[in-house]
Amino acid sequence: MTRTLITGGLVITAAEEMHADVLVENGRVEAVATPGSQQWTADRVIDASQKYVIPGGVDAHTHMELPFGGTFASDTFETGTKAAAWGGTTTIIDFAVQSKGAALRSGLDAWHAKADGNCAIDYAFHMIVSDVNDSTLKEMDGLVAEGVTSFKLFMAYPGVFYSDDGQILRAMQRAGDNGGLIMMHAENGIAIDVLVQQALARGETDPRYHGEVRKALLEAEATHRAIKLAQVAGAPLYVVHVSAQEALTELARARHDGLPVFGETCPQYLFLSTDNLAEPDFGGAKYVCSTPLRPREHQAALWRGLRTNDLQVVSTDHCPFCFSGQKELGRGDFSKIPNGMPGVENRMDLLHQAVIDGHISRRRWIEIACATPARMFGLYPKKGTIAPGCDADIVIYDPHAEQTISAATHHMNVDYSAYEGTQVTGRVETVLSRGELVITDREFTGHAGHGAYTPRGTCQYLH
Ligand SMILES: NC(=O)NCCC(=O)O
Ligand SMILES: [Zn+2]
Ligand SMILES: [Zn+2]
Repeated sequence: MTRTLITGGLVITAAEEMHADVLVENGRVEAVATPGSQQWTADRVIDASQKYVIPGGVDAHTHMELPFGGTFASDTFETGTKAAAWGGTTTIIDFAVQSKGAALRSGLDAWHAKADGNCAIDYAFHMIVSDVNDSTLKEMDGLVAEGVTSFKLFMAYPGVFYSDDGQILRAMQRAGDNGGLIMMHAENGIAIDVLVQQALARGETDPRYHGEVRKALLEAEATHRAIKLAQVAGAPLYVVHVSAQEALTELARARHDGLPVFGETCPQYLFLSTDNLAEPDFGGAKYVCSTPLRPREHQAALWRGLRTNDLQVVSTDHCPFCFSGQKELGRGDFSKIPNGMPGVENRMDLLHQAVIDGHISRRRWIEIACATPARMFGLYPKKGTIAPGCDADIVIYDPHAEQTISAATHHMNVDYSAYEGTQVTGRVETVLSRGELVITDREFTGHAGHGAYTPRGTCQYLH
């Protein structure tokens, strides 16, 4: 296999920054050394001077081809993983879905079939459990043993993915025993559905009402309840897509009390707000996701949470639906707008912009986008860092390039950008996935099928 030498860049990991040369062989990092200190020969030399050399991003929350609201998320594993690579992400963890009444196994098999042979970068799976019962609880043990070590439960979406408190407690008890990690969509869906019906009855049908009925207090209440249920079960908890300051307060309190509780937020909650949901001519539908966008005041709390480590991970919750024909299903009734937003291509750049804006440090950027998601979901140090022995998933990042985010230039299979017109400094230049060039000087040089399924260990923050 090709031996690659990356010279002269600033290597940034969660732990340190150093000017170094990186030698890649057989898909792995062979060595990292002071520039010019070694007489290495290589088949290929990449000059990274004036550039950053960073670990490929690990996006721990994507939904390629997710069935939702009578349609499917518009990125396939092929289009979505190519777009991820363009944006400097080299591993995704997608959610396999259990259909109600079916076994976890058949959901997982279906997701393997969608992804197998189609991915441009490596991928793994979490499992959405929509039917907690004796047999699915037993199946969870087998999944943990084979590398699907995390399970998403929903306190929202009654009748679809929803689990009641008893089911949640039982799944948490099981995860506490088998080493799995429960990921919680924390919103009080029963109360929200009442508010949805009341809003529609008042004729409040526009997208902005999606944000009004999905109240911050109902995210906080569910977060609090999930924490208490996890505490009773003696299990760790990871709360996904935290958007409300009040929910973050619940997480911070639990962590202060020493509980193994973790939180993720997403770029949309850091950069967008209810102002977007209120865009005219049904434009707000582009920003309908759950948990919903919040008033701008919440952003400062989320940034603070990322700095203080009350939030540990930024994932995208990439779940794109085209405006035309998909988001439009909810014209006249916001509750029929498919929930989800595109973003897998934008995360690394938006978080680099946050470095420039002073919200986070460079190392924290790599920590929340690469190292911690890898550790949280049992992929470290194979993924998430640059060190001898780890997979050579490496991004050469130009921190000075200027770009304007736009649907006209992005690679996600969706007809709008949630960040249309946003100017950011910094851009992915070259991407290696296990030593193979996937993006070369801003040309796609990878192929669908290169990406390998990657079984995971258990959460590395617990032992
Ligand atoms: N987040 C969202 O709106 N759609 C994807 C499903 C989920 O993560 O709840
Ligand atoms: Zn969710
Ligand atoms: Zn999601």
